[in-house]
Amino acid sequence: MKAIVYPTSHLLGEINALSSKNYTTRYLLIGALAEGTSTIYYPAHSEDSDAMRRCVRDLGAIIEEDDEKIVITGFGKHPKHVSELNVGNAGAVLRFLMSIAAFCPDLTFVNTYPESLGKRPHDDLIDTLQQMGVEVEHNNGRLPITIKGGKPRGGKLTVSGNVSSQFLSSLLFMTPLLEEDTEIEVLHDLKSKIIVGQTLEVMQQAGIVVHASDDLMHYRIPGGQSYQAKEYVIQGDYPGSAAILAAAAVTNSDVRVLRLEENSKQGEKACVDVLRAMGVNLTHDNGVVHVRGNQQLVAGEFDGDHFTDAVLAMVAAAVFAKGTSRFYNVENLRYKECDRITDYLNELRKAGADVEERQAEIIVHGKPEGVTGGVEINAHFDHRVIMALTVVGLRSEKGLTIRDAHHVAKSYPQYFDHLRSIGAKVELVEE
Ligand SMILES: O=C(O)C1=C[C@@H](OP(=O)(O)O)[C@@H](O)[C@H](O)C1
Ligand SMILES: C=C(OP(=O)(O)O)C(=O)O
Repeated sequence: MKAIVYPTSHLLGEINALSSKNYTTRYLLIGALAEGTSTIYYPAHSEDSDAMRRCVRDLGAIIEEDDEKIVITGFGKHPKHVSELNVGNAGAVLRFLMSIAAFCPDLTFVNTYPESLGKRPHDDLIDTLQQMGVEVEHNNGRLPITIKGGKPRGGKLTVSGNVSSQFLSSLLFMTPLLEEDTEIEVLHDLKSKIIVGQTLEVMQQAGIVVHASDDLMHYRIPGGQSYQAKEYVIQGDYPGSAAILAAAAVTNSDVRVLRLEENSKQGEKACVDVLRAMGVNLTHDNGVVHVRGNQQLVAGEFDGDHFTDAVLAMVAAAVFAKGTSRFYNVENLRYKECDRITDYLNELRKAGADVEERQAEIIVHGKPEGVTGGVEINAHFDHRVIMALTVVGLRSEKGLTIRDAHHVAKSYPQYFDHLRSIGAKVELVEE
């Protein structure tokens, strides 16, 4: 499917934020790791959350669902011994389940997205699983990956946090189920550190004890624990909503996004502060972000690691800001669905933006007058590239055509419908 985005000067209306992808994958996982029956209200419905649902079902969880909830009966520490799992293009789902696969004798994660997830590295987690006595066959740290587990050992472990926090989260979810205690030391740096807070939050809700150091670099996890079955409610999703808020910020708008909790642990809630720092007229009260955009943005400097999944949307807003913006500490964007620095900036340049890259930085020389557009954009299999380029297209002179825009469904299948409901001119055409 391609999305033809036409210049749109005004946006007006109200959107109910989609449900959080990262909480949905977490609650499905801990529901599966519990022995009783848990209920998850308002789960996300997207390719990634569907991937987690499909995989935990394959591993033996029993799932029933209706329009508002998923009821899941878990398999505890005894997943079914399946030989193959397909996680689609979902990085977090793959990484979280690689540790759970250590309880299975011979499980292969297949490679269905060779151009996207198939290129992403998992060496750091493979290394730790090997420290636990688990045999792992892999393609140079990439898919397909076969895990020959059985009886993984705890004890003293190290994991690198340089590339992704998902490796650490994966080990945190699994190690309480081991017989012995585990100590984890995070080596190097810990990227996307904030999201580890979401991992610890949901584990605590399920009654799991983890002793974490204040800097989140050291952990002691008592063994022999069980996840309790509970009821969970999924909050609105900041990473997806960041693109809607960016669209409102670069147009003349009066847009309200509901269900965005002020006290959320999602790092991407910082997008509200980023837009405010860029001079956008907005308020955030009672879970509602209200943007009154007037196309007057100013540049700023931001540590993008605090809001990793919202960086692309914030860069799209900065394309129209007065002055030069800098998003630093973002090297790990290179290891996501595509290289979100080189690939994304290439597409922005085609659209007419003036951007520069460093190894760990995105620099944007803003163009308050707008960009020319009138070109075709390659989505690079990346939902966040699609969402961000849509924002740029709305403020372009000639619009943009985004090829393979159906990949937006990885996290936000209703994105274009939501944008159109507030007045964005977007046409969807089967390719
Ligand atoms: O733990 C998670 O659910 C996620 C962690 C982040 O990845 P990194 O830790 O690789 O930055 C984020 O980008 C991803 O969308 C989801
Ligand atoms: C990077 C993302 O997801 P994942 O790593 O789970 O594929 C994302 O949602 O932007």
